[in-house]
Parts: sequence; structure tokens; C-alpha cells
Amino acid sequence: MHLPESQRHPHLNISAVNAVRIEHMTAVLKALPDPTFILSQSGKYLGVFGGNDARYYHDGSALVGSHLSNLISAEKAQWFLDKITQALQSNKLLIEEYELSDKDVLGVSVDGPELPIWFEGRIQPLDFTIAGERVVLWVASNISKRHEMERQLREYSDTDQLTGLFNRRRLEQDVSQHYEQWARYSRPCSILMLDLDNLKAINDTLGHHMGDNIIVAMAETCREQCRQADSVYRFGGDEFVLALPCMTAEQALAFAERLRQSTLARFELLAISGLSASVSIGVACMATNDSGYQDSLKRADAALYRAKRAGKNCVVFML
Ligand SMILES: Nc1nc2c(ncn2[C@@H]2O[C@H](COP(=O)(O)OP(=O)(O)OP(=O)(O)O)[C@@H](O)[C@H]2O)c(=O)[nH]1
Repeated sequence: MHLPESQRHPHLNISAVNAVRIEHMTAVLKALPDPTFILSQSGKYLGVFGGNDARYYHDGSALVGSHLSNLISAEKAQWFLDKITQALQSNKLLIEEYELSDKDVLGVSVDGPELPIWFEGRIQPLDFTIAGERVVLWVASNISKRHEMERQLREYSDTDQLTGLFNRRRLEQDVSQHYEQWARYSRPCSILMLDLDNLKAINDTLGHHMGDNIIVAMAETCREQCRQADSVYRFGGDEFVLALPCMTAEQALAFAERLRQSTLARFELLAISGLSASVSIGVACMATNDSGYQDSLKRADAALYRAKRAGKNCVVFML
């Protein structure tokens, strides 16, 4: 029996279907705010629609007919292919973030954003094949602004306001990674724990502003003395930690002594007459019996305590 269209597809509004003609659909696809690609399982661009605003996107229409592997580096092409496969295998929408610049992709227009773009790719499997291949719809939205804001937020939450150094939160994250390197590959890592001497007396006599200057001068001295691989953290109040990867105990001790002397010289420039501003330093290294990054931090703290007990302004190492 021949049913009328509305009964065969009861969910379709026939008058609306008739109203949206092919040419309308073509115009809609062209007007899509974000570039939208039809990509085959083997990575061939079968269609490119939308994304025509050059403030956000480069024109990718010339990509149609080419394969990913001919347009971008082998490593990046493999990443895209993996994502297409993942979406097709799960048969679900896949959402991924990635960075791409016009210089990474052959064939896109030069007009468009100058900096690399952070994209959110929404990869939707389609339920038809083209030339015998399964296909996905890949919508690429420019999320560079959001990405930059997130980066700044992460930076603020990792940074001490007064000195601009990393804070304790970041220290724990980084030192646990150094511990992983030590536990897996025996890559040594030394830890220095520093505490300013007599800061309370300086605050009480010369005011908190001078105390702040001392803290900032300590941070700058640490930065100047460190190698690129080293990191400096403000641990709290007048305490600092330095993580020195690939430094042995002897090297770390010599480094700590140099740092103590440079700090003294730096503090002299601040002309704190009558008050002895200096730094005490505890040194420790990651060791075989350590069960986590906390162990070397604890030893450095115990060494620092001994340095204070020994009269301050000195370096103590603890095995
Ligand atoms: N100006 C200033 N002082 C701070 C800051 N953070 C902590 N302090 C002060 O640093 C001092 C730290 O305490 P202590 O380490 O016991 O004081 P200290 O006089 O350095 O004692 P020793 O370490 O034994 O020499 C306290 O008086 C805090 O108020 C800061 O950001 N600015």
C-alpha cells in the first residue's frame, strides 16, 4: 500500500521539508560559523563547509580531495586519524582539543589569524559511507581565547604574588615528577630548603615593607643562581625550596654555599644596619629508600632545622 509522505515519516513536518530546499541547505552549510569537515576513515577531506570569518579561521576549502597525510606532518596526521578511528569505533561524539597553525597545514589560505589556533574538535560519526569508506563530521571551533584564559588562571594559581615564584601547590606537583624520574631512571635530584634569618626582627624594627624587600631579594638571588632546569618555589612566609634535577649531593652542597654567600652580598645592598639578614639552608637528595617525594623534602627540612640550631647563616646536608 502506498502511504502518503506524512504517514511514512510521522516525525517529519512535510511543509518544512519542502520549504528547506537544497539551495537553502547549501547556504546554511556555507554560513556555519565554525569550519566543518567531512573526513573519511582514511583521512581524506570529502567536504569543507563554513568557518568563513577570517578573524577566527583560515579558508580550508582547498583541502577537499586531499589526504591528511599529504597536508600535515606524519605525527599530527596520525593523531587526526586516531581520533577519526576512535569516534567511528565508539560510534559516539568525540570531543578533543588541539593546537594548529596555518603553517602546519598545506593548502589553507594565508588570510586568517597569525598565531596558532587552539581548536575544540567535535567529531561525530555519520551513518553513511562515501566511496565505500565510513565518514565523520569534524567541527573545529576556535577556543584560543578560552584556552589562554585557562592558562592564565593556572599560572595565577601556581604563582606567589609577592615574588612571582611558583608556590607550594606547584612545588608538590613538580617534585613528585622529579621523584618519578628518580624512581624510574635513577635521575638524581637535590632539594634545598631555605629560611630567612631574623625576618621577624627586621619586620618589627624596619617595618613589613623592608621585610617584603628581603623576601623579594631572596627570590631574585635564587633565580639568578639557578640553571634552566632548576626551579624555585616560595614554600610559605620566609621559606623557599629549590629543586635541582641532575645535581649530586656534592654539587648541591657547593651550590647551596654559593647561594648563601650571594644572598649575604645581596642583603648588604639593602643597608639593614644593625640587623643581620641572612639565610639558612638545608640540603637533601632523593635516596634509594625514599617512598615518595615527601621524604627528601622532610630531610631538607630537618637539615634546615639543624642549620638554625647551629647558629643560622649556614648550610647543612642530611643523608
Ligand atoms: N614582611 C613580610 N614578613 C613575612 C612574610 N611572610 C612571613 N613573614 C614573617 O616572617 C617571620 C617568619 O617567622 P620566623 O621564621 O619564626 O622568624 P625569623 O625571625 O626569621 O626567625 P628565624 O628563622 O629563627 O631566624 C614572621 O614574623 C612572619 O610574620 C611576608 O610576606 N612579608
